[in-house]
Amino acid sequence: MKPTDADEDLPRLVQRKLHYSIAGLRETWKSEPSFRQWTALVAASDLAALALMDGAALALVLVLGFLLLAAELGNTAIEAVTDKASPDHHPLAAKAKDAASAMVFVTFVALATAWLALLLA
Ligand SMILES: Nc1ncnc2c1ncn2[C@@H]1O[C@H](COP(=O)(O)OP(=O)(O)OP(=O)(O)O)[C@@H](O)[C@H]1O
Repeated sequence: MKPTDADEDLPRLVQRKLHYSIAGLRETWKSEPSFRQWTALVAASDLAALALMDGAALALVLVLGFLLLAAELGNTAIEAVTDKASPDHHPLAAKAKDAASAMVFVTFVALATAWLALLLA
């Protein structure tokens, strides 16, 4: 029988969850060009922020970069489930995928807004 979270001690539970998360990162990196592109953009943003900023401004840019990548991972998950549930064209599938795409866009706008505000300040 598959162990439940409650059956496991904390270090083992963390290790198992970490294993799934790393598998998700590796698979998304391999299969999704857009994840690789966003990662390159976030890496450039992080390097520029490390060179130009410190303190709260630096933290804001780094955190928004992580959020952008998290949104792209969520977008990938929603696309995969949608393709499995609705291989044929359907308005609800379009709604799910368009909203997931908008989630990534909104986090990108947040990062761009932070950069703009910090550069103009
Ligand atoms: N099964 C479907 N039913 C209806 N519309 C769909 C369906 N699959 C995709 N679409 C439409 O096509 C758009 C692009 O979907 P697709 O799965 O090609 O994403 P993508 O362009 O590969 O995204 P990403 O670059 O983030 O991986 C969706 O946002 C949606 O509007």
